[in-house]
Amino acid sequence: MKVLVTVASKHGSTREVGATIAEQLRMHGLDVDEIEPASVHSVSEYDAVVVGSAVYMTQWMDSAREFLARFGHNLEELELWAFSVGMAGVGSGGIEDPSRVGPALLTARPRDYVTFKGKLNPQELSWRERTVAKLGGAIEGDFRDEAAEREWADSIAAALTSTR
Ligand SMILES: Cc1cc2nc3c(=O)[nH]c(=O)nc-3n(C[C@H](O)[C@H](O)[C@H](O)COP(=O)(O)O)c2cc1C
Repeated sequence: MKVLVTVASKHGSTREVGATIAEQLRMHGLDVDEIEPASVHSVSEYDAVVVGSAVYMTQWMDSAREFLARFGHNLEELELWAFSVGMAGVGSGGIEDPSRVGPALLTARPRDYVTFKGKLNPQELSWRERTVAKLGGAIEGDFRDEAAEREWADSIAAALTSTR
């Protein structure tokens, strides 16, 4: 069974989340391609797609939204899973779903959609990014939860192998 993991990331933390998910899917015997959203030319060879994006200013990154716009129609016929990586709510102990991702995913209707905690390293950011992140209340640090990411990948593998 062939799976595409396609992830939009600006500073790399979401790409690493995607790589963890891809690795975990491979451990279940799935044949996984990792391709950046802008470089995906066709999804017809895949049985399932996992699409993810870092969240910036409450939105998915352009390349992930464009991916959904380009392949939305095909994705209805595919098994689709989606995840966001963000920091909203992390400071108060939780993690919030970004509010405007919903509409982007409405037409594609993923089988499951989750938000994972991300990473904010001010040294990697421009002055403008640091200012915006601070105004948004984002806190510094790496809050990624590899166990949660792997567990989610396990649920995808279980769903795919049970429909095989
Ligand atoms: C300028 C800026 C804006 C951000 N806006 C949001 C936001 O609206 N919601 C959110 O949950 N996280 C937000 N974040 C946190 C990022 O989603 C988080 O740092 C993520 O791990 C970045 O992923 P990347 O390393 O793949 O680019 C923001 C971060 C920056 C630097």
